Amino acid sequence: MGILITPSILNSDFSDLRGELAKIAGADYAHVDVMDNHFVPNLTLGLPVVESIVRASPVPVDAHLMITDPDRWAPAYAEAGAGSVTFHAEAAAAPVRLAREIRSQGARAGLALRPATPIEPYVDLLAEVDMVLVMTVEPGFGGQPFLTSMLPKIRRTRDAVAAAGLDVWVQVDGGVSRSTIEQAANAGANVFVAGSAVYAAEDAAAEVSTLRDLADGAFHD
Ligand SMILES: O=C(CO)[C@@H](O)[C@H](O)COP(=O)(O)O
Repeated sequence: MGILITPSILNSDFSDLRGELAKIAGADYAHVDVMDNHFVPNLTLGLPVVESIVRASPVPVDAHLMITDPDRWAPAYAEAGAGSVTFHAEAAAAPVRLAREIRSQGARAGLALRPATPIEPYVDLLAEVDMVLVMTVEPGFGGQPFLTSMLPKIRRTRDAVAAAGLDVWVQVDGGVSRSTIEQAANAGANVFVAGSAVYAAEDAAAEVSTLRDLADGAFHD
């Protein structure tokens, strides 16, 4: 299973997105947090800005939609050219139909779980998605501490994917840094969102590479 590093631009300088994206040219995806101030208590950016980010980014865009109506909006992010579009299980009315629509636009489909949402009710959906995002903070803000209480859920998700014989990525998001990434990789995550760890580093490119090496050495399927 490949290790992927997907830095979140949430805590980057939004007045210079092209420059901030250039810093992560060595990453696998640029993780873009779309927040609507309803599903989460924060407001970031929407479709027109993501369209511009897709054009400016040196790597594919991984759009994480923290919005109340993904059934209405998620396919448009795939159509806009995002390489991966993740919607929340708690918000989607028809997750299977939505995942199929995203995939039919040529993007990978991701299913995100808030910390309180278990994976078990969604095991039958695994064949319909390309990635499960296990949130390791309450979604809404960067810079929060990694919830180690999510480690068993990461492991259960990885085991469910393996038991189903699927090639579904397991992503973690929130508080991922040099001091937490190995625990997450050891629990079975292979895709890592890191926001402040990358953008607060003196050398963002070097931090991406350090995180990749740490995860690579600790990954356990
Ligand atoms: O989705 C979110 C927050 O809701 C994340 O993508 C954060 O942007 C990650 O930031 P750090 O915890 O790595 O600082």
